[in-house]
Amino acid sequence: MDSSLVTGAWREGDPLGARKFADIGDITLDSGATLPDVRLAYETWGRFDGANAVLVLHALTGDSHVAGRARAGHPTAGWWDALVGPGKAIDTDRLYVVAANILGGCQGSTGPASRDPDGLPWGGSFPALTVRDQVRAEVALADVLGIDRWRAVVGGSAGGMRALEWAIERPERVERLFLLATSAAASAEQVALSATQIDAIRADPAYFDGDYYDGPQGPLQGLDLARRIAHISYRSEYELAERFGRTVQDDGRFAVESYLQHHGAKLVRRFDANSYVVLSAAMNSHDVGRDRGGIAAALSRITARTIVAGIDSDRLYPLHQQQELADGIPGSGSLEVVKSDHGHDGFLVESEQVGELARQLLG
Ligand SMILES: CC(=O)SCCNC(=O)CCNC(=O)[C@H](O)C(C)(C)COP(=O)(O)OP(=O)(O)OC[C@H]1O[C@@H](n2cnc3c(N)ncnc32)[C@H](O)[C@@H]1OP(=O)(O)O
Ligand SMILES: N[C@@H](CCO)C(=O)O
Repeated sequence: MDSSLVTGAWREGDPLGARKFADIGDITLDSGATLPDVRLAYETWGRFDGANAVLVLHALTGDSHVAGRARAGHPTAGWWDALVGPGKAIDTDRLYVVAANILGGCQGSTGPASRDPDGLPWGGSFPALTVRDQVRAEVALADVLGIDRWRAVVGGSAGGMRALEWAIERPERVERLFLLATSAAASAEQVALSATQIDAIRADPAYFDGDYYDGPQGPLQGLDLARRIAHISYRSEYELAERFGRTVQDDGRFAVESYLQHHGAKLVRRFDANSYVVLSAAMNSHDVGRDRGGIAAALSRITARTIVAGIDSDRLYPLHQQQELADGIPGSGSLEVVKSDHGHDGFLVESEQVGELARQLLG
């Protein structure tokens, strides 16, 4: 790796939106295990003035490329391009935006495909992670970057889980909080869906208990299937009916079937199945109330000015979950409802409504 990419704090002349890496040392996990020599990949936009840093936390299969063009090694534009950039709702002319690839991920941060202390890929022996472990790594990154306090921490879905953990565990470091389409604890249905997706990967004969990196291919069919199951839950019943109905394509597939296959195939090209397993299991561990006297006690620790938003057609993270957050967080206003036909993915698609809420929080 180009050592100039291994950085600490932002420096004059840093390329904007270029991926950098921070070596944050060992992380002690909730399980008691130690994950050695952890590295997080991250990107930044804007200039740090000591008090203008905003942490944007991606969801399950996102990464640090929140904003910016497609580039070598990253075939898509930023996943929140509509919201993050000069003059946009999260205005990089004013704010210093930081986004890291999640611990356990596969876009540059330490994860199952990284080398273990013996120099071999971790594979199936990569330790189980919790959302709190992932935030512990992000706290270490903030320390490396010299960011004592975030102007705001922002996250949707699994990103919202980490944003919550930040605000509960480090309230003094989070001035404002934006929670989107997330929950205080993974519900039975969320656990059920993720557990089934994990099993789809494990059932693939090419999985080899996670030790597939030296084989011809990994559990691509399992990952594809997992993504298709997930994607159904990311969109609304109404949308699928309106867009696809019972239409059958010329190739004999239902249009909706073809659509899901398209999304499955796309993920397989950019994501590692072991990371999918580790990150899905981490989401299933999510419960802000664990060892804190329950959800209400945990939420009462948050001091940040908070906006909680949900999507009216989200069947995966239904509105009552965000209502619980808005009711329980002392500095939250009433629940904001984003109107969308797109279900859970509304937090990625409805940039105008989500952007307006971000402006309210950051303005
Ligand atoms: C914070 C984070 O989580 S970052 C991760 C975000 N990215 C992802 O999750 C990647 C998966 N993608 C998605 O979830 C969604 O595409 C979003 C949220 C990014 C965008 O949603 P939308 O703009 O509504 O896209 P939509 O769901 O309509 O999908 C469009 C794709 O389906 C394809 N498609 C539509 N109908 C069909 C069909 N019948 N057969 C095959 N493909 C189809 C389109 O060609 C298009 O392909 P492309 O994305 O390769 O250009
Ligand atoms: N499309 C999002 C949904 C999960 O919240 C992702 O893949 O991360």
